[in-house]
Amino acid sequence: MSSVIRCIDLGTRFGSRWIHRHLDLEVQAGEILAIVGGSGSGKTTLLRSIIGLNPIAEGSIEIFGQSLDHLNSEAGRALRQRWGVLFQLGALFSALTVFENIAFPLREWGGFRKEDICALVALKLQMVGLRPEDADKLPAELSGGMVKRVALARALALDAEILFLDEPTSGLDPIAAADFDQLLRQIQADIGLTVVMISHDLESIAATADRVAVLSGGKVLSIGPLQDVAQVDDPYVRNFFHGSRGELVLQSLQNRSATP
Ligand SMILES: Nc1ncnc2c1ncn2[C@@H]1O[C@H](COP(=O)(O)OP(=O)(O)OP(=O)(O)O)[C@@H](O)[C@H]1O
Repeated sequence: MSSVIRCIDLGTRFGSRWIHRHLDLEVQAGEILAIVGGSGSGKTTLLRSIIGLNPIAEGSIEIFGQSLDHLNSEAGRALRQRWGVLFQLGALFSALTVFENIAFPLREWGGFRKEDICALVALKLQMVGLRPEDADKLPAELSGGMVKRVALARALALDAEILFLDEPTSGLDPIAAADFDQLLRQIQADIGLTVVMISHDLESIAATADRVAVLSGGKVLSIGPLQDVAQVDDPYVRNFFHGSRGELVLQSLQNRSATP
């Protein structure tokens, strides 16, 4: 497998306070990587740095072998078009319909004919499991799960190859969260998407992630399959993976892998 994202000896800071130092991370093509870590461990800052929203102080970040820092604005725009982002509070534009929300990046990017935009929006709606008649609804008329689906369709509107998600299941009830996990896994398998997802939801991570990276002390403390990472001797890991809910999730994972 080839890596699509590489953070090499990365350092980030706000003023004199370092958030990451000597951080190395590789994301493989076509995997779903979950990033976990305690509150304030720098998960969102790492994601924002990868997509160029946060300046880096040391080291480098390459996406598809290219560094945003070394690209002119046109090449940077072309590279940015290859990923989509769904932020935790990435609310939809409340005054715009579902159709207009999904069409937004297509219009912003430019060059699409009106009929192409209609066809692409219809395709993305179908991809995220929404009905054609949902296109005319306003965000206020949607359930929480539907809002996430529209946001996902918008993030994938330009045929993103990488999807960045910040706590995608937060605010969803367990059934809507499980539906979203299943949808994510299905889309990832259908189009070979690479997904980098920040999550505090262990059930969601167990249902979707191929690998888990634990951030601690400004670095990647451990990275690998969930069962391996859960064995690391670290206070955050013990608390996150081995609380009563964590043990249940690990147990059901074990049962799943033991079933022929
Ligand atoms: N724009 C900013 N200016 C100054 N400090 C910031 C800024 N953004 C984040 N920080 C600080 O950087 C640290 C890491 O924040 P970050 O949001 O990346 O953590 P996180 O792991 O995503 O946390 P959480 O799980 O609580 O969302 C925190 O101490 C935060 O207060």
